[in-house]
Amino acid sequence: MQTKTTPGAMLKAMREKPPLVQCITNYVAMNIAANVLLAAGASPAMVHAAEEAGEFAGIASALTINIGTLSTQWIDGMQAAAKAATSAGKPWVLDPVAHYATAFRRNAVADLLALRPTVIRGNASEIIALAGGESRGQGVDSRDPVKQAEGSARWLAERQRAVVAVTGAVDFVTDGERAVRIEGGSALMPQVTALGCSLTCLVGAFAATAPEDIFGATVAALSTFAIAGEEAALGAAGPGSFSWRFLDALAALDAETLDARARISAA
Ligand SMILES: Nc1ncnc2c1ncn2[C@@H]1O[C@H](COP(=O)(O)OP(=O)(O)OP(=O)(O)O)[C@@H](O)[C@H]1O
Ligand SMILES: Cc1ncsc1CCO
Ligand SMILES: [Mg+2]
Repeated sequence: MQTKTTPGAMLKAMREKPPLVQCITNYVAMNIAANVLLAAGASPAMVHAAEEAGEFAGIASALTINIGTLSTQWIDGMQAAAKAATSAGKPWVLDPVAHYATAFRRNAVADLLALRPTVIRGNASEIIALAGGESRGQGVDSRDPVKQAEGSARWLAERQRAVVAVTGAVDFVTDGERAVRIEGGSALMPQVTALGCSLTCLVGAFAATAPEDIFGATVAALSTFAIAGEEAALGAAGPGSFSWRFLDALAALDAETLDARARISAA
């Protein structure tokens, strides 16, 4: 059996057998998230309608749910897909975009958390608020440092029995027992909309490839973004050129480079 113990090995395995990933994401993110998955080597499908989302979760290898542009009909699709994924034992990832902003979002996220996401990925303000803390988030944008969210992430991981990933200048991942920090990326990343949403979909792709190691898969996805982001920033004049350079850097990133450059440390 092939060993998938490093981010590079997981990236290689994903490209050898591209997983079908059902992404329920927002209108802003749909295009870039699908392109990110294709560049990384996965097969994205943006399927959210209540009439088919549950059925589709039966054929996909992983599911991701992002509440960025929420509506009642979308919630029905999210619920159906999450129930189908959980009952089939397939990994699913929750991205609680700006859940602290309105009662509608708060309630939707509470209901989704009850359906036991395998991974929760958010920015620092979102993770702090999920743990009941005072977050300074402004709409979808984080206004808190990741360091401030580390305790919240550990608490949330234990309570939900999920892997929790907090992204920002230095990312943090924990399953409640283990924890790591991942350095890299670029300050241009939060200047391009929906890169975090795209990363959530990529976490789903890695989780589909290595369902036996969800913590490792999450770290691999974040490390992939960190190194592709660093590479893309080298020649970027601003967020516009960064955006297309990022897709090129993702597609060009190979397993050896990823493993040689990833900066992952125990936290
Ligand atoms: N200041 C920074 N320096 C380096 N990398 C960063 C920085 N801020 C964010 N990133 C990286 O950007 C990616 C997206 O994370 P971010 O925290 O911006 O998500 P988000 O707030 O959910 O984004 P969005 O809601 O726009 O999709 C991650 O790979 C993260 O590591
Ligand atoms: C800008 C924006 N608004 C709702 S979702 C989204 C994408 C970044 O989260
Ligand atoms: Mg976000």
